[in-house]
Amino acid sequence: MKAFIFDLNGTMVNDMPYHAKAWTRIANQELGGNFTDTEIKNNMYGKNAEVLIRLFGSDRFTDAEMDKLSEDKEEQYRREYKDELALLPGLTEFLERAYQAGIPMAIGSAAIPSNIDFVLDNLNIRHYFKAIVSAHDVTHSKPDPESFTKPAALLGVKPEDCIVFEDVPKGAEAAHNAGMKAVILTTTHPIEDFADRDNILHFAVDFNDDYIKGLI
Ligand SMILES: O=P(O)(O)OC[C@H]1O[C@@H](O)[C@H](O)[C@@H](O)[C@@H]1O
Repeated sequence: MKAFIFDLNGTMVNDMPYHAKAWTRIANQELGGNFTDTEIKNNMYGKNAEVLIRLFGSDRFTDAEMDKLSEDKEEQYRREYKDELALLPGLTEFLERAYQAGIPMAIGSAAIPSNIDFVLDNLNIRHYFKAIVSAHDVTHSKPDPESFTKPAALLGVKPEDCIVFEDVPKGAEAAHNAGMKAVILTTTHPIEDFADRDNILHFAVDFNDDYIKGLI
């Protein structure tokens, strides 16, 4: 049996520039950091608390402060991205075909539940997914494998029978750590950024790609 596990941000929707903008405001303007665009981009994976600790160290914030910063960041992201919210080209058709073919599908994302709801409910695609694993459902986020092993377990599918769709190197690493192959959408990172990964089946700009279509 074959199953598909989708990362959300940057993979199903091309929204990483909006996350980067919101993180830059929080990290540089609000918290006094001096991070470059590249530093923000390369640290923008995993749970929001993990991002804050990578950028500022583990002693700076309480959990409550990190929760507040995270909510502020996500409110800005949702406000600024809302009018642009759309699935990647070809994904609507791909989801429908996979669903009709009986391929079980899940989401394994580092986003908080309100951001996942924002995408799934505004685009009316929740019914395609039998399992949704958010930041709140895992102890450690990507590159830890739990964001992918947990949805696989919920689908009742073995890791080697799952294909992960991802857009960032740490997500591809999480798939590797879960024992899964990955297809990379190059919305956010160029192919060179994945040079040290050997679990990548294919790189594609969107879901109109012939290799991706052939997975069903
Ligand atoms: O795991 P996903 O769906 O790509 O989500 C990752 C992103 O989710 C966002 O909510 C975080 O603020 C980002 O820092 C993170 O990179």
